[in-house]
Amino acid sequence: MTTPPHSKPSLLIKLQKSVIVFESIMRLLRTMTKIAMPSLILAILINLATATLPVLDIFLTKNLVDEVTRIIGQRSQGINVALGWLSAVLSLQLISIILQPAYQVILTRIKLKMNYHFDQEIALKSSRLPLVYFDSAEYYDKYERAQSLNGDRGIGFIEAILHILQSVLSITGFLYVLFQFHFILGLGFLLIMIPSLLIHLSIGKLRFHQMFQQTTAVRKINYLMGLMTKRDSAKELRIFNLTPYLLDKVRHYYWQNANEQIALQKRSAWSVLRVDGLSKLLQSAAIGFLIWTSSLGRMTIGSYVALVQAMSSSQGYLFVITNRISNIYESALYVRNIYDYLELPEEDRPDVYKIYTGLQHQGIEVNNLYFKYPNRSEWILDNISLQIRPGEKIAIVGDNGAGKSTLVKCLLGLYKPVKGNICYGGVNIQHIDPAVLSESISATFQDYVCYQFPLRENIGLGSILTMDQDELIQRAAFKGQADQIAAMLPHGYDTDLGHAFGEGQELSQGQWQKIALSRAFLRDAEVVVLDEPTAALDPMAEAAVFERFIDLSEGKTSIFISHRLGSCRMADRILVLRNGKIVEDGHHSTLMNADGPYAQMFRLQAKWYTDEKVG
Ligand SMILES: Nc1ncnc2c1ncn2[C@@H]1O[C@H](COP(=O)(O)OP(=O)(O)OP(=O)(O)O)[C@@H](O)[C@H]1O
Repeated sequence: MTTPPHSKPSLLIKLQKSVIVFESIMRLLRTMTKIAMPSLILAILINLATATLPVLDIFLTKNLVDEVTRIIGQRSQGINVALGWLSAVLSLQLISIILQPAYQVILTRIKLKMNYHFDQEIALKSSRLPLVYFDSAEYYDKYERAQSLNGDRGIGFIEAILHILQSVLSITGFLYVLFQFHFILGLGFLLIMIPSLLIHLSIGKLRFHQMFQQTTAVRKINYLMGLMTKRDSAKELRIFNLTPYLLDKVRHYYWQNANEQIALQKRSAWSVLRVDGLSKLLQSAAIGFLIWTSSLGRMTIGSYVALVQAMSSSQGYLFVITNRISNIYESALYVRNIYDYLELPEEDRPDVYKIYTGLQHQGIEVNNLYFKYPNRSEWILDNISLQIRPGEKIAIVGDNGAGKSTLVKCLLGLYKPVKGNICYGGVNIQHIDPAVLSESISATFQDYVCYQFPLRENIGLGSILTMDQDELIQRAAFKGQADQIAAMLPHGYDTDLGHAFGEGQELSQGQWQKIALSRAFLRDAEVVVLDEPTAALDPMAEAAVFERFIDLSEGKTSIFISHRLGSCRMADRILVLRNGKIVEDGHHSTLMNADGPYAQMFRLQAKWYTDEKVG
């Protein structure tokens, strides 16, 4: 569905689009009936009732006017009949006044249910998508488009359908009145409908394609606005005085989009102007026809008023129909976006998972592992084979970009190998139920999350089932050194953290990192991974974390990445990665004796510390 807006789509593409529109309409209707059936039925009933009101109104008004005319011409004996018609007109208007707000309440209810439904679906879908998706621009474009539907587009769609239904019924009544009087009047109005309908349809189509094409620019604008308004970037922006530069970028994308929108609006306005002009002309001709008929004495005043009212109301309803049809078309295409997102392919998973009972004596086995990112051609992990015994402490070291974090993500089952496999206890990781696997692994990453929740929850998220058990939370806090943070906070473990919601206590980077570590320690996992967990810690804290880590992860298989090689001396084995390959593998003393890349890196770092001491 990525045809550029101004190229002429082939008949086949047009047909495909129509099918997509139809499919989307049916799908959305199915969703609505599933989640809001009673409200939907009520809305339809009110709609049907509302549709009959204007036609009834015309009938009552005609009789009222005719009766009043008789009274004025003194051809009627009393005013009772006229008052009867008047009270009928008033009752009708009262019903209409009551139905409208009731209808709005029901629509709001449907709208909120739809919002909630789509929010949930999108969140669940994101959790099931392969992690590599989150590294592609295509994913974010799809997400942005799916979000543009959320709420209003869904309800806009149902509102449009109901409005059309109501308008078609009312117009049918009016047309009946017009045809009853003279077929020329009825026919004239049918003719007005066709060009108006076509114009509004094509405007809807163009608007949708514009939105589609502008998604990337909109995301860029949002990103730039985020840079200028968020805390993380505020420091750099001030130091380098970047706001004018970024604003200039926003100006470029914003006005590129805005000018395209204005151009489309102008085109639409011109088309609508022509169609509306034509229909006004036809309407005037019809009124002229009525005046001519009146001059022949073939009409009462009441009939004249009723017919003029029928014609002008038909115009209004016609406008609603044409406009709403283009809304439906637009909405259907937007709906397609959300279903496009919800249909993104998930990772291939076996129908039945294999039973996994732990690492057993086999540990973790990596066999000829190859991995590359979707947008990159080179191998990031290049034929890695390795065996990790249960309970072994592995340190992974290497230059920036060597592939350490990528390897760890593969080992945790977050990235699927392109070739080769990873087995836990002899079972291919791809054949283990992710929920079961997740029970047996725990990890802290470089980009750990600072949850804007209380401290207890921040740690508790490591194992939701034990979140309420104070003793376990405190033990995990001790392991990751977050116990000292709890001690200094005003409400201890119940203190809200972070600045996002006003009352939270902000922490230093190192303090957040200790909390992230504690979270990882809360889970009683057999495999613990720390991907550079100590970068923000001071050297004393880092040494303490590693000592505790080694002590407390006794019996657990642990893998950690660190750039500070001093910490790696405690590991049973050190893997040295270079350009996606393991170039060395052994204990600190073995690697030092080998005098290879590890020894060189170690001596270089030791020199820095020695020089510092000397200095
Ligand atoms: N999401 C991604 N998309 C494309 N390429 C990526 C992505 N993440 C990492 N890379 C590339 O993969 C290579 C390995 O990255 P990785 O993060 O695994 O290295 P690392 O050894 O952990 O580095 P560091 O020590 O800097 O954390 C790098 O060349 C990096 O540019």
